[in-house]
Amino acid sequence: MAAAFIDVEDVALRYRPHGAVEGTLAVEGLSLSVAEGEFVAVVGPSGCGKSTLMKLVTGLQFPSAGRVRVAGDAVTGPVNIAGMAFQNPVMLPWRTTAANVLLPMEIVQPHRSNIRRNRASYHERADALLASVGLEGAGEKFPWQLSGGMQQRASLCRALIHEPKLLMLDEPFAALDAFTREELWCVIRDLQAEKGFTTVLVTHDLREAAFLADRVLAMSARPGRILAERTVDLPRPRDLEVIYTSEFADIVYELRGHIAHARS
Ligand SMILES: Nc1ncnc2c1ncn2[C@@H]1O[C@H](COP(=O)(O)OP(=O)(O)OP(=O)(O)O)[C@@H](O)[C@H]1O
Repeated sequence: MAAAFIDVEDVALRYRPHGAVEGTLAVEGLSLSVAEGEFVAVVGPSGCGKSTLMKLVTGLQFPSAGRVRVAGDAVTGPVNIAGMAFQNPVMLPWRTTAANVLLPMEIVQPHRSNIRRNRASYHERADALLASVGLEGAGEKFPWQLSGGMQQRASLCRALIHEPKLLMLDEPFAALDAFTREELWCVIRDLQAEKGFTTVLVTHDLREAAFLADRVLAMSARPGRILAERTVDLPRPRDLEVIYTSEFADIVYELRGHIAHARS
């Protein structure tokens, strides 16, 4: 069998703020693997360690026990083959949208060395990506001139501009209204189908998980570990109509049961 693209093996992480003796055991006995190109959603009760899992996989936190490997390598620092988007798009207000999208290029090599010389071609690249998510012509606007949904589209572009092999999404649609959220589901669905990156999505929305993912992992209450997993075998490409089928409702109902069990 091919090696997993993400391999988390028996991981524990205890946060110890300065001076704290005990600290908070966020995850323990956490194991999971994700195949290359797979779309995995992670659901679980509030505070169970979902964001901690994201930080462990992207190298923003390191385990107190166990090991984390991404693309075959032990994670020892920030993983630059990953792109990330969060609930709050956090755009720099003094930069245009295109300049915000290009931020990772100013950090990740070889772009960091090239961007000064080829700024025009990098801007073209940002504009093309923005257009592909329905933001044609928005590159020169400032983030505060965009709606919340448009900012979140731009934030996805920023996560993808360096063509990461891995996209990590931490509740990116949670603050949006229901219609905008569904539009964004379709944006992610299409981007992933086109580019084939491996995706991990943390969400509280079980419909979102079932619509987008190949597999949904349900975490236990803190300290988080994987309690159950559900393969979503609905055929692709998935249309929003699928949400109203009984097959879909059954999957969501089963996931809801796992969360209720984890909370009890
Ligand atoms: N930097 C930190 N220092 C101390 N404790 C932390 C830190 N980050 C998270 N925690 C604690 O670790 C636990 C897990 O947090 P985490 O943010 O991973 O959970 P979550 O499942 O993403 O939560 P939510 O669903 O509410 O977003 C929580 O009890 C949280 O308070």
